[in-house]
Amino acid sequence: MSQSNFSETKYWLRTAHTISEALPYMQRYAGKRFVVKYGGHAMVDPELAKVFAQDIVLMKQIGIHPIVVHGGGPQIGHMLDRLQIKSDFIDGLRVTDAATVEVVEMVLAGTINKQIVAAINAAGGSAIGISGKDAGLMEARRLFLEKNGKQIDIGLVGDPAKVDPTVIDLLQNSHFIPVIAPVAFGADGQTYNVNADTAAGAIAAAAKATRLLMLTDVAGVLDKTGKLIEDLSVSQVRQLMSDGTISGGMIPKLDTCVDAVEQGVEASVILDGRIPHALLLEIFTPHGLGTLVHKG
Ligand SMILES: Nc1ncnc2c1ncn2[C@@H]1O[C@H](COP(=O)(O)OP(=O)(O)O)[C@@H](O)[C@H]1O
Ligand SMILES: CC(=O)N[C@@H](CCC(=O)OP(=O)(O)O)C(=O)O
Repeated sequence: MSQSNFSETKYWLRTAHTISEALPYMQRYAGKRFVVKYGGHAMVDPELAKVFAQDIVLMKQIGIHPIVVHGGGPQIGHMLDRLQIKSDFIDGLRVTDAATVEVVEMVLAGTINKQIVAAINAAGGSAIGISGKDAGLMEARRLFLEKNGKQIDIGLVGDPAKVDPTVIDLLQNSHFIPVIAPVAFGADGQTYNVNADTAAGAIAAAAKATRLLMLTDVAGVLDKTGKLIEDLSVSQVRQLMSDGTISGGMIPKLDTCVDAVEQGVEASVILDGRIPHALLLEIFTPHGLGTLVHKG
């Protein structure tokens, strides 16, 4: 065998070994539902977006049922700027008036949702884009923030009150991949803007998902020295919140992870969406990636 043939064979043997290492995970997760919160870099970088779509199609191909719930905060921000509509955030939530919610729905359920659907379909999958309004998937109630004993009104921001997963069951039984925009309806007839992490958590719980995977722009939850924490129980999350290790945008993210595991999701994972194939590495390799939150 020539030297180049020998190195080529070694390369393919390594690849075969990697594929065979994935077998126990494929067996464990076949038939299970995984909710994937898609956002951050993974969504705005075209190459990462393509790889993400391929990973989703691969999951479906081997028998996992992915349910994609996407964000789009920065894209909403750009459109609001173009339309010269001012936008503020309180505690990570966008203050949403009637004009803003129109733009939120247009960008999330229109542009972004269809881009993701197109990417998954281009990778050989069959994705269907819906929002929380479709088939009564997500009913929201108006969310009021509490600050210093006072209620703060942030407009048409919704908290999921009821999730009816019937449409998810139907799509799954027809081999479609649901791609969900976090816009919901209210019993009062209003359209509500729901934070995408919160929507993903509520959908994961109602759809009895095995995993909630949240793609973000950091390696995972970091300790006070900046080192990645690979594993957290609910009580450890509470401890890190009270000692200030976890702050800012990581608070609602971890609240969502904790709520999901307390409502029956086996584990939630915060994953680095900047890494190509972050989903495959997390699901199918022994070392995993990011921070796994479990009940403890
Ligand atoms: N302990 C921590 N570990 C990692 N990130 C943290 C931590 N505490 C606060 N953060 C902040 O949380 C941010 C992630 O939340 P966010 O920006 O809302 O994510 P996304 O836009 O993906 O929803 C990080 O960029 C970081 O600034
Ligand atoms: C109420 C609220 O803040 N809604 C978010 C919905 C989109 C979102 O959550 O997108 P990311 O995951 O990219 O942040 C917003 O208007 O930006």
